[in-house]
Amino acid sequence: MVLQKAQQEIDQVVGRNRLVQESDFPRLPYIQAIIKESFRIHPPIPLLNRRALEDCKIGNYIIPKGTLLFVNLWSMGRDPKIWKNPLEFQPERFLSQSNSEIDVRGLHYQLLPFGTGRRGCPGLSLAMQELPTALASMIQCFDFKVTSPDGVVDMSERPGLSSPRAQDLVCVPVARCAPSIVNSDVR
Ligand code: HEM
Repeated sequence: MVLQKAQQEIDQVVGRNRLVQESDFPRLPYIQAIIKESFRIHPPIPLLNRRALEDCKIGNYIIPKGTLLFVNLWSMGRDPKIWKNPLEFQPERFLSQSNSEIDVRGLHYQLLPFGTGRRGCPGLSLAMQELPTALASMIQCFDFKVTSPDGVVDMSERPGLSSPRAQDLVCVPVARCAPSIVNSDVR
C-alpha cells in the first residue's frame, strides 16, 4: 500500500524523533514519486492554453495564425500510449530506470503539471520546495482513517478549472508520532 511504503521510507530515513525537513527530500525518492504520480493522474491544472502567433504545422496539423490551442494534461496523463496501466496509481513507475529521469520542470513533455516554456508556472520552485515537506510531514505524523463504509476513497473528479473532486475527502488523522517532534531540534 502506498501510504505504508511512504511511512516506511520516512521512518527509515528520518525516524520518529524529529520532524521531516526540506533537506531530507533528496533521500525520499518514494515521496518524490508520489508527488509526480499525483500530478500525472490528477493534474491540478488540467488544460494549458496557447494562441498561435503565426501559421505553423505541428505533426500533420496545419495551425492557422490566431488559433487558440489547448494542451490536455489530464488526458496525456491517462494515455495508454504514454503510460503503462495509466489508471492505476503506481508511484513505483517513476522509480523504474526508464522513467526515473522524468521531472516536473517542463522539459519532459509527458509530465507538464507546471506547464512549460516562457509562460510556464513561475511558482514551480516555491511549490516544489514546500509540497514535499508538507506531504512528508503529514505522512510521518499521521495515519488516515477513511470514514466511508466500504473504506474506499472515491477519487472521481467533476469538471472544473482545477480538477476538483466529485466527493469531498473525509478522513480522520490518527497520530503516529509524539506531538513533541513538532518542537524537536531542526538539524
Ligand atoms: C502545485 C502547485 C502549482 C501548480 C501545479 C501550478 C501549475 C501552473 C500551470 C499549469 C500554469 C500554466 C503554465 C503554462 O501555461 O505553461 C501556471 C501558471 C502560473 N502559476 Fe502556477 N502552479 C502551482 C503553484 C504556483 C504558485 C505557488 C504560484 C505563485 C507563488 C504560482 C503562480 C503562477 C502564475 C503567476 C502563473 C501564470 C504565469 C503566466 O501566465 O505567465 N503557481 N501554474
